Amino acid sequence: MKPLICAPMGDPAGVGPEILAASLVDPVVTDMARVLVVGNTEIMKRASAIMNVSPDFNEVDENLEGWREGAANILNMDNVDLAGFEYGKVQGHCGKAAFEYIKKSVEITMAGKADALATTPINKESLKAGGVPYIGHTEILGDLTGTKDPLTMFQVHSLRVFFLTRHLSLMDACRAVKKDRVLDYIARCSEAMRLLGIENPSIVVAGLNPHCGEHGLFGNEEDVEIVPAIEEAKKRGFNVHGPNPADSVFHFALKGAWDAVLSLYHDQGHIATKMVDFERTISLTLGMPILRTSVDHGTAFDIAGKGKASPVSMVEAIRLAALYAFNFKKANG
Ligand SMILES: NC(=O)C1=CN([C@@H]2O[C@H](COP(=O)(O)OP(=O)(O)OC[C@H]3O[C@@H](n4cnc5c(N)ncnc54)[C@H](O)[C@@H]3O)[C@@H](O)[C@H]2O)C=CC1
Ligand SMILES: NCC(=O)COP(=O)(O)O
Repeated sequence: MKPLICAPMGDPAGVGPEILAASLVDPVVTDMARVLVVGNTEIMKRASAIMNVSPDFNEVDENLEGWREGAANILNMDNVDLAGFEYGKVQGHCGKAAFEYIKKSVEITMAGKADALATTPINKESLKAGGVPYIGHTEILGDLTGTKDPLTMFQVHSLRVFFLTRHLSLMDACRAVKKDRVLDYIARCSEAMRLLGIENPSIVVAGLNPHCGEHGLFGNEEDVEIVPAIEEAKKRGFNVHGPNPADSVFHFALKGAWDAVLSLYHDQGHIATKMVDFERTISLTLGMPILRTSVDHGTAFDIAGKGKASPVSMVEAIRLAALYAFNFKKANG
């Protein structure tokens, strides 16, 4: 049986419904996964017409009663103000609806009715306008699954990248490079990779400063915080390496030198992965009781409703969710 991937529709005013509609009929998706859309049927039908595709929509309830194999099964939530709805605009009702799709999807997946989540983009300003007290998926998922500090891992082709910090200013991200934090992340990232089915995973830590600071010539975080964390992690049996200069470590990781890189701040890892292949850079949220994959592009309001959005990322997000889902569930008990 193919894994069942639950896909919340995302912000109705963004490109989420369009990329999801196109993915539902993509052979990579139909070969590897069964997909449950959690969203709004009317918005999905409009998105399908915009993308010139014809998924065979079939409404189910949250217990998946009414499921039809081979159809585009959807849990319809009647929560979009269709009369006032506009593509490409920040709208509070859309931010709130997007949050409700995620919440319902988490409930379904936590209850074991779906095997993993693959999410479409939400808009941080729309969430705020809708009174949703979260900044993004990771914070929402952490709260709804009772996970204190979920891990973000990007995968693009064979390159995997974790993030020591995410949505922090660069100044705060530098301040967060501390021995205890690095050590904790090495341990949790290694365990997260094991749950994906990677035995004895090797992880390399990227440097913070140019050339890893050259022993204090320009910055001493490597000597004072990162090297001691790596040494301690080695003593505890982790297969950990580095720090390696950030300008070369991603290149060698892509070539297979290690299973993953621990990058130290948002753009260090984002730029490296997106330069390899923007569309196939997939974000995974790990360290939670359920597995989540996601496109890493945003709501693209500039092109929403115009049929210009590429579904490649969404197809890849569903493919990776399906690829890892059973291993993850088995290893997670
Ligand atoms: N997974 C998620 O929910 C994510 C949400 N966001 C949120 O999305 C909103 C907009 O973020 P931006 O920084 O403007 O980034 P964006 O990714 O929405 O747009 C950046 C550029 O990429 C293009 N683009 C994005 N996806 C595309 C696709 N599938 N096909 C073709 N072109 C595409 C856009 O047209 C735009 O020119 C923000 O609120 C941001 O926080 C951003 C990243 C991920
Ligand atoms: N820069 C990535 C981003 O903003 C998406 O974060 P999340 O919604 O996956 O937590």
